[in-house]
Amino acid sequence: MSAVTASQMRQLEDQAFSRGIEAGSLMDEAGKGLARWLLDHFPQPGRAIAFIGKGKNGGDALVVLDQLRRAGWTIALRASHPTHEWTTLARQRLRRLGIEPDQGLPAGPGPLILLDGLLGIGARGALREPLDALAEEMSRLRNQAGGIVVAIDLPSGLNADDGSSGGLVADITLTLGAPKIGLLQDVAARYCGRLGLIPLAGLPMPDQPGLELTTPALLSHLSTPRPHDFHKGDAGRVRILAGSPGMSGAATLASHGALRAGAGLITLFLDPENPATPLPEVMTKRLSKRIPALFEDRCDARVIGPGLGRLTAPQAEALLEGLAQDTTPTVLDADALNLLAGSDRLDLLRSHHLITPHPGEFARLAPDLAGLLREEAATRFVDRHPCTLLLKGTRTLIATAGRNPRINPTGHAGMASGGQGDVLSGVCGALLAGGLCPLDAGSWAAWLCGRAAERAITHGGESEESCTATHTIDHLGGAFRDWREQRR
Ligand SMILES: NC(=O)C1=CN([C@@H]2O[C@H](COP(=O)(O)OP(=O)(O)OC[C@H]3O[C@@H](n4cnc5c(N)ncnc54)[C@H](O)[C@@H]3O)[C@@H](O)[C@H]2O)[C@@H](O)CC1
Ligand SMILES: [K+]
Repeated sequence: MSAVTASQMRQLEDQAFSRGIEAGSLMDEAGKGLARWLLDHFPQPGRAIAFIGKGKNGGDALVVLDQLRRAGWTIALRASHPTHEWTTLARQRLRRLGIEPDQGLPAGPGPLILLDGLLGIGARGALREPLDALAEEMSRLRNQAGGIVVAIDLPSGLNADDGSSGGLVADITLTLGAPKIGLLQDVAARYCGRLGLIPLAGLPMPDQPGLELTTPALLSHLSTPRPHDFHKGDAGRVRILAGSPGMSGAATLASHGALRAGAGLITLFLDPENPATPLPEVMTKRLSKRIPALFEDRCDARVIGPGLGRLTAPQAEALLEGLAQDTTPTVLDADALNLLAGSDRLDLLRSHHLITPHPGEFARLAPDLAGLLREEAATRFVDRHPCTLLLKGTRTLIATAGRNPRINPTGHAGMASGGQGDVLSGVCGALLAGGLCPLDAGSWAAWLCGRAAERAITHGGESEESCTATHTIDHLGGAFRDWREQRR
């Protein structure tokens, strides 16, 4: 499923209504799905204030409040308009809830959620009175009282089609039925925060070309239970060339990422001077001057590049030669990409390569594309080079020629720290070794690492500031479980 405009969404809703689906039952389905997402995301009950306008977006928020209260949360309500101006559906949900709008701040422990139900796809233009006063209150509580703004469908004031906004900044945006195109635009990232998709069974979406969101509901085929007689050969053998004396941790993090993402056997090739101390489960080989050793034995996937530093000229030549001959699925990261760019050998890129540049490395690979919007840059790159590109950034993009590009919704600003990319490369390697194609391996690895980093905060007591790449590794298990249980 790919993203839709506001008017496409309206058409899909109208089609559902003409099939006999009722708007009220869609609203209840939406509200329950939103609440389930929040209860999964925030394991401890807390406080929730809904800020509602007079449309159906506000009605959704009232259903969420009802569900959260049943789960032990303390709730409160702010409304922009007197109830006689609301839609009938919202008035009915208020009667069910049995509370009145007030000004108080709900007391008690746990997270403070600020539910943005001011405007959804019915928005026209920038936020106007009296809604903008409530948006300001949300921003104040976010900045001064640690409130977490959760936008329903889209952040109020954001244009659903082009992503422009002068409105509210949300920490989480939970979009209903299908992602709205505006939410996926580069310019919208800082207004939307973490994206989540709440599927609506009453509103099935057609497949169409365009940007897709990676979610467990859309890509459930990526994870199937292991057969009981599974053995380590089935799990896949990964060979990693990473790290250097000044960046020994990159080798450790990449190999631990691969290990904790399910690889059966991992061999880490290390520079003899590298003091890295990988886990005992990881086999190590000293590389000496002989890069070809990396390519000698058969394996199911290779990871080349994290923290590799500058190779000697003979080593660089041997590595390029090995890449030219090899057909094993391979993750190329960091200094392996710098080597390709510096030696002008992008012609070596093939369909079994998953390349994982950050924006700086991408600019070295394709200086002429670096200034473009991310989706366009990624799409043009894979049209030129027959590989899969995982372009890191606030919203990691995964693209390969002939397929819809995918955007990753998980993760947070606390992942902007050294080592997270090394872990990602190892996770990609393990998933490639497990038999996934580069597009699926890259999409799932980005989702899992982002989700693990989120769990480090919501389940592990970390903050955006304290979260490290090691925390990401520690929480990979919970991220796999979340995917299998189709949460988020
Ligand atoms: N249509 C459906 O069947 C479903 C709709 N759902 C929800 O309903 C939302 C759409 O509901 P509505 O169509 O009622 O529209 P909204 O709830 O987005 O709001 C429309 C109201 O806001 C006012 N308004 C518009 N632009 C404004 C601005 N810039 N400043 C101040 N006020 C403004 C309008 O006068 C109108 O009264 C979706 O985003 C979604 O949250 C969900 O319940 C799922 C099902
Ligand atoms: K909203």
